[in-house]
Amino acid sequence: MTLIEYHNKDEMMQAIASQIKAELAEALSKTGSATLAVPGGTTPGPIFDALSVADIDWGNVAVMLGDERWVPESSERSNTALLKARLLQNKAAAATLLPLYAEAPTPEDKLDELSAGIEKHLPLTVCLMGMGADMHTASIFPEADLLAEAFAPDAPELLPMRAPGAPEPRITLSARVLKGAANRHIVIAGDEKRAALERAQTLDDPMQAPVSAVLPGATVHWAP
Ligand SMILES: O=C1O[C@H](COP(=O)(O)O)[C@@H](O)[C@H](O)[C@H]1O
Repeated sequence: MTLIEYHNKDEMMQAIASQIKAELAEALSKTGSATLAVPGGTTPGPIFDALSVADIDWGNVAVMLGDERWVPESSERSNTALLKARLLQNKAAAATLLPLYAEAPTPEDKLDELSAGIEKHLPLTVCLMGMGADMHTASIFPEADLLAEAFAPDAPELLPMRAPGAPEPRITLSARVLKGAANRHIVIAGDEKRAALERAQTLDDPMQAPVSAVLPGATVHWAP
C-alpha cells in the first residue's frame, strides 16, 4: 500500500481526480474503453465535481458504484442519486451508467439483472473506494451476513449484504472485483479514519477489518 498525505481536502480531491483522469485516459488510448467504479457516502463529492469537467472520452467510459444502499433514488441515502448529481454531469454526462439499484423490495430480487449489466465491463480500469470508521469498504462491513462470501476467491461480482452497521440492505462488489481493478485508490479524511486505517493494518484480518483486504497494491489518499 502507498499512503499519500495531503495538506487539506481540496488539494487531495483535485489530486485524486487528476490521477483518475490520467488512468482513464491511458486505458482509453490503449483499448478504446474504460470502466470506473466509485464510492458513495459523504466523502467523494468534490472528486466527482472535478471529474465531471475532465476532458476525456467519456462516451467510452462506463461508470458504476462500488456499492449501493438499497433505497430509491429519492432517498438522501442513495449513492446513485449522488453519482448522477455530481459525477454524471457536464462532460461526464456522456458516460454510461452501470446501475447497482433497480426498483424492487430487496437486492436479491435484482441481483442477476444488475450482475449481467456489469459483467462485460470488468475488470475495472479504476476503482476508487471509501472507508468507514468501522473499517468497511464498499458495503463489505464487519459482522456482515455474507462477509466470508465477499472474500471468497471465486466470489460472484455482486453480493447482497446486510450488517449491524448498515441501516439498510446493501449491494456490493466482491473483494475479488475490487482487487481486480488495474488502478485502486482509497480516499479517507480526518483523524478518526486515519486511526481506523492504522487499526486495519495492525489487525490485517478482513473479517475484522474488511478494508485490509484491498490495501495491498492500493494507493490510500488521506487529508486532515
Ligand atoms: O455507506 C457507505 O460508506 C462508505 C464510507 O462513506 P463516508 O460517508 O464515510 O465517506 C462509502 O465508501 C460507501 O460507498 C457507502 O455506501
